[in-house]
Amino acid sequence: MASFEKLALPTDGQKISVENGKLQVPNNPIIPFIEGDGTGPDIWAAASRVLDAAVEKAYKGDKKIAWFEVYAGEKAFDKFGEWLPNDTLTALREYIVSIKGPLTTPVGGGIRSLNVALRQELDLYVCLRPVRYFNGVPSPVKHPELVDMVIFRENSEDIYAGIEWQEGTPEVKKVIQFLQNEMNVKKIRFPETSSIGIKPVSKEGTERLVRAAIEYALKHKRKSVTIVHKGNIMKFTEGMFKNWGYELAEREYGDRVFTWAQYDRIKDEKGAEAANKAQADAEAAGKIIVKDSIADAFLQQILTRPAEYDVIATLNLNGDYVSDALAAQVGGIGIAPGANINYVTGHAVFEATHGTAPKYAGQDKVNPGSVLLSGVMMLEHLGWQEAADMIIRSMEKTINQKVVTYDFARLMEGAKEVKCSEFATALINNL
Ligand SMILES: NC(=O)C1=CN([C@@H]2O[C@H](COP(=O)(O)OP(=O)(O)OC[C@H]3O[C@@H](n4cnc5c(N)ncnc54)[C@H](OP(=O)(O)O)[C@@H]3O)[C@@H](O)[C@H]2O)C=CC1
Ligand SMILES: O=C(O)CCC(=O)C(=O)O
Ligand SMILES: [Mg+2]
Repeated sequence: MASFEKLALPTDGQKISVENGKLQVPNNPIIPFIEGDGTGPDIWAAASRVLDAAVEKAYKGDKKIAWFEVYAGEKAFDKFGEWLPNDTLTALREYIVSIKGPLTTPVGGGIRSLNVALRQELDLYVCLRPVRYFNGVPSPVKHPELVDMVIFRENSEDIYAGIEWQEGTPEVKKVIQFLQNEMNVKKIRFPETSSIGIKPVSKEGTERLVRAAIEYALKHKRKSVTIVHKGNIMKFTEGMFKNWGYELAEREYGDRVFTWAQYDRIKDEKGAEAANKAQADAEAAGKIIVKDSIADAFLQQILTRPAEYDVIATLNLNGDYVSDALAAQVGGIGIAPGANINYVTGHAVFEATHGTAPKYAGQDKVNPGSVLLSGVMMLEHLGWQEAADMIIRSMEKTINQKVVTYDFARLMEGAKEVKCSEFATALINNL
């Protein structure tokens, strides 16, 4: 059992463990939380009240979360002079399942992302972001109800690895000289004033992400997995992500899937009609169709033909863009949940899709829906489905009563705009 120098462990909870690959959840699990920066304290205070009330109501006191505050970001720096204390990482490792608010990352200099650091430290290789529509939520598109996608964003590689050198430094000069002299690179347009970034994408990293997406699709009886990439331009990183994804699908999932790589082979051998028939037969047999889409085309097709997409497997940067874009289609990132997961170790850090929304910090104003729905994903992960369902139903009911925070109120006719904390109270009353 780890000991913590600076953290106060709750006195009444028990540890979640993993046995034979399965999560063992006591009735009063200790769950670490990071409140977050900016609007983090507002949304966390609201969301945790709703989570506690739903658990209490669903299990009549038999189950209860023992919250364990751990620190990262500005609160950690103010308290301990460190942005991401070791105690925090130890707690997240030891207690397996945790939840966090958003943390600030400065642009262009200063500390690197603590959010990304947490994912890397715990090797949380999947960023899982389901995007669905809640009836009554205002949306900028005509048919938001056609959006029902689950994004599997690769969370450990790509340019998020943070391997980059700044213009003008001796390091970047060395890298550029190496590229020019040893690798015969002639295409750096302005070598004297370039910064350089490196984008690692591996076979292992791709395979574990695509495997998780296909497993999810099979378990939840989804129709397709779309590999989203920019492989026409980045041939050996994003292009290989696509190729490795198809190979993994065919090798490990055999006749439970039908891939567009198979489609192309049948087409080359027997023509388009035979390939179309093979795909139609696979669909009729309930096989998962594994297909791919180039990222720019994908971003327009999620607007024009969202019903054609289901589970999405993509790289880190594409996944970041796609998750905010899709969230906007169903009403904004105020209600877009997420989780960072390692399916092998069982570690999971639940986390809203949005950031710290600093201009609203401390105003008790923003929508707590995103971190709350991340908490709902956490309850489902714990197997506490009844409490999770209760919150979803309450969310639907409250939105239908048009009791909403500013982000929805500004787009809704006849809405009653409430504060972040008041929205939580309305949700609790509707449980
Ligand atoms: N995982 C994490 O912790 C993340 C952290 N960040 C960090 O957050 C900081 C701010 O990033 P920024 O680019 O401004 O993006 P944000 O997601 O913080 O905010 C952008 C806009 O999204 C809307 N929004 C965000 N949260 C909510 C909410 N809870 N309810 C309603 N609307 C919301 C607001 O829109 P409007 O102005 O229209 O009201 C807001 O101005 C940066 O330091 C960034 O690095 C960013 C993303 C993820
Ligand atoms: O870490 C950050 O500051 C931003 C991360 C982000 O945008 C995301 O994970 O969606
Ligand atoms: Mg983002």
